[in-house]
Amino acid sequence: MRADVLRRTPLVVAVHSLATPEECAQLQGEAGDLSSLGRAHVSGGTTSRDRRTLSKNLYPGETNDTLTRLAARFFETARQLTGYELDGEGQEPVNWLYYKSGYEYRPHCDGACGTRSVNYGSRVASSLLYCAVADDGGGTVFPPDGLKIEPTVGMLLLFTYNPDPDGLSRHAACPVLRGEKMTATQWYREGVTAKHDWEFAAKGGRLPRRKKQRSSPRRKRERQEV
Ligand SMILES: O=C(O)CCC(=O)C(=O)O
Ligand SMILES: [Fe+2]
Repeated sequence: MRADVLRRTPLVVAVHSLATPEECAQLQGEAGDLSSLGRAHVSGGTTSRDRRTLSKNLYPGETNDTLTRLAARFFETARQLTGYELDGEGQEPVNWLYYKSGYEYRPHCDGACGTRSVNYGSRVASSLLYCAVADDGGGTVFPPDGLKIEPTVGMLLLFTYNPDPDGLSRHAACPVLRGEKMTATQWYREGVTAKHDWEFAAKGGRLPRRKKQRSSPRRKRERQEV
């Protein structure tokens, strides 16, 4: 697997071929009929004015389906590249996004932008797996510094925002001009577990601190490299 660091702080990294085209097709099949998709909603239940996409939550489970296998891969990759304490349990579902021609996702922040430190249990990073890419348009951009990503099928774009004092993690999906685009978004929260899950954290519940794992030299080195 090849990864390109596109920005060091806050981190933006493109992991090439995280999923195969076959896995992407299977995931699309598991996401179901496009008619089952609704107007995009944000976690509070209100329709986001920032989005013009269709979306659906997908819930990784115990079974060995593609969604569950890919979600485990998202977390393994995110742990290695960020050094955050990320437990795969108790996290938000995967958000499947479908963009037709003309659809876009205007500039927004997934969690906090412009802060030095977020509360334990809040979102600290996001990743997008591109499963279908537009023939024209549909790139992901970070307007504050003009970073632009041209997606390819199976690429995972991972970015962090704890800390992000200058708000550089603000991002947008450019309008799809031709063709269609499909992505699977995963948001990552530090400190959530099966017992104290993301909904508990989102309601302002206090999460118990986990014992700090002692960093092995290898983990330290990985953190410095990205
Ligand atoms: O589809 C994209 O390029 C961006 C999606 C996004 O920003 C999100 O799901 O939060
Ligand atoms: Fe986003």
